[in-house]
Amino acid sequence: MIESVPAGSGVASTDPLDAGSPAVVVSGVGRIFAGKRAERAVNALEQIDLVVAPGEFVSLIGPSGCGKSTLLRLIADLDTPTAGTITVFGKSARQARIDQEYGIAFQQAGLLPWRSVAANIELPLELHGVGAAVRKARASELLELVGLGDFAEKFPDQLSGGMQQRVAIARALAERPRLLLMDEPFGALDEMTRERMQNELVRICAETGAAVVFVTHSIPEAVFLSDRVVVMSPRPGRIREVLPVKLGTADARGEALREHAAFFESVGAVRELLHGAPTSGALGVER
Ligand SMILES: Nc1ncnc2c1ncn2[C@@H]1O[C@H](COP(=O)(O)OP(=O)(O)OP(=O)(O)O)[C@@H](O)[C@H]1O
Repeated sequence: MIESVPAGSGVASTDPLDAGSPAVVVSGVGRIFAGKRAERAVNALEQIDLVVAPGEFVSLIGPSGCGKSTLLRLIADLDTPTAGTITVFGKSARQARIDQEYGIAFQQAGLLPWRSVAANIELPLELHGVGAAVRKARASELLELVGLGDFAEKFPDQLSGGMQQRVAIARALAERPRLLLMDEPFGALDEMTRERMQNELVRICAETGAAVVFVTHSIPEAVFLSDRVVVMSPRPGRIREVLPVKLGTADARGEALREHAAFFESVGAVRELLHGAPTSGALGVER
C-alpha cells in the first residue's frame, strides 16, 4: 500500500526562489497579549530564536502555558508576533499560508461529520479548485499512506479516535506541504494507539520528506519522534535549551528504540531540563 506513494512524492515541488531556505526561521519573536488594563497584559513569548531545517522534526515541550501553541500559531500565521520575524521556506508566514506551504493537525481531528473520509481529505483541494479526478486520486493515495485504504467511504463517527487522527494527518498532507505544524495531535489517544501513531508518523515523515514542528506534553513522544527537542521555560516562554536527540533514521526508529539505553538517556535529559537542571552537549546516538 505504501508503494503507491513513491519516496518524496508527498512534498510540494521546490520553488527555485526558495531552494535551500530553512523550513522555518523564528527570529527574536515575542508575543504579548494585551489586556484591558496594561497590568493584565500576558507576556506569552520572549526572544524566541529557532531555525528548522527542511525535513527536520522538531518538538516543542514545556510547562503548561509556556507558549508552545502560541509559537505554533505564529508560525502558521494564525496570530501575529508583537516582536521579531518569522519566515517559512524564505517567505513571510502570511505568504507561506497563502501558498499552502504547510499542513496543520491539532489535538481534535476536526473532521466534518457529514463528509466521508475521502471527502474530508479532499476538502482543502476542493477549496483550492483542484478537479475531481485529481482530488480522488490524491485522497486514495493518502488513505493508503495512513493505512486507511478500505475506509474511504466511511464517515468520521464510524472510525476510532486514532483512525480519525490519521484522516486529519492525511488531510494536512493533501496539498503536499513541505512542513507540518502539529499541536498535540495524539494528546487525546490512549497510550497504545498513541505509540502506534508515533510509529506511523515517523514512517510518513520519511516517505514525504516533510519538516515537522510538533507540540507535545509527552517527553517520550518528543524524544521518539524528534531530531531536536526544544525545551521551553515557564511564562514568559523562552527557549531554555535545544537538545539534539536524533536516535537514528526512520528505519532504526522502530519499537525496539523505546527500550534502548539512548532513548532513556534522552528522556532523562529532557526531564531534567524541564525541571530546571542544566545539561550539555548532544545526547543522541546516531545509528
Ligand atoms: N488569545 C489570547 N489572549 C490572551 N492570552 C492568551 C491568548 N492565547 C494564549 N494566551 C496566554 O498565553 C500563554 C501561553 O499560552 P499557550 O496556549 O501558547 O501555552 P501552551 O504552552 O501551549 O499551554 P498548554 O501546554 O497548556 O497547552 C498562556 O498564559 C495563555 O493564557
